[in-house]
Amino acid sequence: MSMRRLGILGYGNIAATLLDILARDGRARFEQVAILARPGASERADARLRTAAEVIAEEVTIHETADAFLAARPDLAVECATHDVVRETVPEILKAGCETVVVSVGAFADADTAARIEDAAALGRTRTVLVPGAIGGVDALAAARIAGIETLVYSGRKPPAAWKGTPAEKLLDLDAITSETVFFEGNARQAATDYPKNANVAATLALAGPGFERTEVRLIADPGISANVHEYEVRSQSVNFTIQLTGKASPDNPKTSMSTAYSVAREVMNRLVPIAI
Ligand SMILES: NC(=O)C1=CN([C@@H]2O[C@H](COP(=O)(O)OP(=O)(O)OC[C@H]3O[C@@H](n4cnc5c(N)ncnc54)[C@H](O)[C@@H]3O)[C@@H](O)[C@H]2O)C=CC1
Ligand SMILES: O=C([O-])CC(=O)C(=O)O
Repeated sequence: MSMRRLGILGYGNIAATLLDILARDGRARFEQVAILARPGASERADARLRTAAEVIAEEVTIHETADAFLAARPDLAVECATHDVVRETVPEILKAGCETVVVSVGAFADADTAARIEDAAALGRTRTVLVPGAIGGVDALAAARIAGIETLVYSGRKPPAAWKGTPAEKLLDLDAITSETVFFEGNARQAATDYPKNANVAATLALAGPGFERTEVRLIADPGISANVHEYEVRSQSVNFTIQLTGKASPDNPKTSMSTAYSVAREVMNRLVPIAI
């Protein structure tokens, strides 16, 4: 598949890591990498990403509006930004016919956003691809869904620092806990809505599995770990399985597992190679 122009929405941890991974891998070469920054933040985005992007692209452009970004005619857009960007901007990108990879999957917990994305992709005759991100086993789960899923129970366990700046701060004293503490038990819709930077995985499991209401979620702050541990158990008509992933935290964002950017890189690389896996 020819992919000459790559578009990236966002310029934080995942975007920067993605560019570094693609540069180190060496197989990806683009005519252009177009980056969409928050309005007023193109200088920040430039400083953060240009050097890395220049390694893999002949030209790097930074934009502050979806229209300007689309004028660069990206063959593929990769959202590495926020739930708001999925809600506000991704539909515009899809309507313009540009396939879009989404990492902020928790945005789909809002039914209106999910419907807008679906309509926009249909209008643009394209599709959106939701990456597994920090979780694995999504292939087995999505196949089991076709057979019929009975139960899915997920737990997301992170060090206390990863829960800073979330509603967990009001529920427990993150600096003082000395043992693992479950501070959220509920369904994936509530988890993804309340913890937009920490429960995208819950949304991914819900979408691949039994849906937002039937995906049971536990969120845990654990002072005894330094990694992000994701575990889930599935019972279905075709297969039962349990999976546990211990994701190393990104050096510059403890909320995000490093594996997330690699999952996005896999999705991009699979469009550049003759055998996708
Ligand atoms: N699916 C998964 O497994 C995972 C998903 N995520 C999600 O991925 C997303 C990115 O994560 P990180 O890179 O670690 O976060 P980050 O906070 O380091 O970066 C987010 C970037 O988006 C930018 N941004 C905000 N509004 C924007 C706008 N209107 N237009 C363009 N850019 C905008 C921010 O300024 C920032 O540079 C987050 O939504 C996070 O919740 C994170 C970890 C796992
Ligand atoms: O990166 C992780 O470990 C998972 C994460 O934040 C999320 O599910 O939003």
